[in-house]
Amino acid sequence: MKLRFHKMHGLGNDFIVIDARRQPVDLGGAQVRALCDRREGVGCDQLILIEPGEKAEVRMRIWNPDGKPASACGNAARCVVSLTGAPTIETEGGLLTGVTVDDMVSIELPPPRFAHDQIPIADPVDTRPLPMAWDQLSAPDAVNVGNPHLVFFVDDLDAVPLGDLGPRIETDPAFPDRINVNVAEVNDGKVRLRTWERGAGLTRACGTGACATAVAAIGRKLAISPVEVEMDGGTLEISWAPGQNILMRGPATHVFTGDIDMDALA
Ligand SMILES: N[C@@H](CCC[C@H](N)C(=O)O)C(=O)O
Repeated sequence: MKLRFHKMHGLGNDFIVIDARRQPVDLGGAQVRALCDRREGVGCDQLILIEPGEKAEVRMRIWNPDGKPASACGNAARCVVSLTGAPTIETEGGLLTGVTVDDMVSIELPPPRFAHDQIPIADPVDTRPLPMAWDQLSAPDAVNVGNPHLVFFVDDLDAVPLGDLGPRIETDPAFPDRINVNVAEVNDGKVRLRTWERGAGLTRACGTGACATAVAAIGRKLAISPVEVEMDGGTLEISWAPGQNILMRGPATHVFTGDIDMDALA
């Protein structure tokens, strides 16, 4: 069977996007892993399935390359708005609204949540900051922006071995759903960010990571909204005030459309 897909990315965070609005597509974890494989499949940081929505124009389902579902993806949300023109998107992490102006897409996400059981964290602890440490990384803010994030603020971002610490923190038993790990350096209100994504590893950019980090930086009075968050793949602008929705603005790029022979996948 041939399956049509779009290869898209937001700041180098890349996606296989399958438009299943007209014809249902049923994918299991093994097929997701095979499609996401960069050598034997198409390769991507996340696989996105667009379906007809019940509460919104479209519904977006997200899988990480480990085959497990995720509840939010900021960079992919911009791609879905750009591809479909849909003004509203239903996700497991909440309803999103989107608008495209010139070549930039803005997405409004629901307000962040901070309670330990909303992250979730196994024990009833403070979350801003969370009193935990892993080697040189300590006292992060825990924020749920539709998916769970930790945000560590450090003096020297390049000195952090995120490839080693990321998987340890992601799978710490304190986080029953595992967690995305962000490390940020702030200079003169500008944020530089690297993210270890749950189920995906190091990526060039993470939209929800940028939102969680801007929220944490504004909360700690390290930055003022709108915050520019620079990642290896480029910069997002994030606006937020306490109690309000989060606004993320950035590009979405369509690279090519292809057909994959599902029977040829490992
Ligand atoms: N790349 C994304 C986040 C994707 C999901 C994440 N790995 C999770 O498991 O929550 C983004 O741009 O937000």
